[in-house]
Amino acid sequence: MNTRVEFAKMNGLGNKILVVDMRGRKDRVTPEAAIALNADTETAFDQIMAIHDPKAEGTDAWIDILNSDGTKAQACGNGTRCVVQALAAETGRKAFTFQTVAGILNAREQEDGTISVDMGKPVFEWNRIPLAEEFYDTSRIELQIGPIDDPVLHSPSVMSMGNPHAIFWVSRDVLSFDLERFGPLLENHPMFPERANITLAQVTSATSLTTRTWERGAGLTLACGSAACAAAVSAARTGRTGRAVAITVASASPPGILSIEWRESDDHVLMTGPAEWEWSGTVDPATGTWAHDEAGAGEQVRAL
Ligand SMILES: N[C@H](CCC[C@H](N)C(=O)O)C(=O)O
Repeated sequence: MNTRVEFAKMNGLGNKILVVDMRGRKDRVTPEAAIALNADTETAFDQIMAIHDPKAEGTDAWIDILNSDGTKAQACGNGTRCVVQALAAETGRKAFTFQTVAGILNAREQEDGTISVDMGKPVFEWNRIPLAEEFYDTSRIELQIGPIDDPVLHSPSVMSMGNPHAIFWVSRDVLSFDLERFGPLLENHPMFPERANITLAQVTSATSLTTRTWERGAGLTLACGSAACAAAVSAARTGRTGRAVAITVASASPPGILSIEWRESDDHVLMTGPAEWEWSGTVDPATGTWAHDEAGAGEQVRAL
């Protein structure tokens, strides 16, 4: 077996993604390789999306998702759009069906080049998010940070989009909070036995929100797709907005927009937004040793 595989450095609204082509192989990208790639400024990433041969009939690929700390994630919205763009560039096809540990994902490249991903159904049951304590209503749970009589953040909406999310509603600019300080405390709070992605969300109209996320296993990122889905669903669920919203991802530069619809007919969450190829290379999935492709520079979108 070749020691090196192709990979592409991509991003979804600034969420740093490495798409690694593991098709035709039995091995996996190791946590050690992930940690080594993240330690190098050129390949530092938020998630690795490893494309493997399909396991189930009717699917195009199995996707393994790794965070930059080497842990596994069950969902990654921005990364899924990057995978679609890479495979669409390779095959000329527009629609794909993927399988992850969290289930089946259908995704499609649109005429305008944006990519829509059906992120599946949200999960609200406390023990499936999971939470450490029983809450009948997870749209607003008791959890706060900061002084007890004047908490900085409190009463999040919690849910799973395949991965655990806590959405803290704020009434001023999401960038004005010290998320770098509160993020790690909340990610690792005993309420979340599998840790959680922590998002600040400000409602800006009945059809729009602004978000900023501290990601489980990756820290502050410029954008997080599954968190945008969780914020949209939580906003609709608590009567703050309707079921279709434009999410401004505040940390992206310039701030980017994800369109989210929580479809009434089947309860599925649809996320639409851009993906961008930056450059391609080869990597050893066991060690993370990598090199740039020589011919890669200057091309617009490249297959793996
Ligand atoms: N950036 C990803 C989310 C990664 C979630 C991951 N940090 C976890 O659940 O551990 C996204 O666009 O959905």
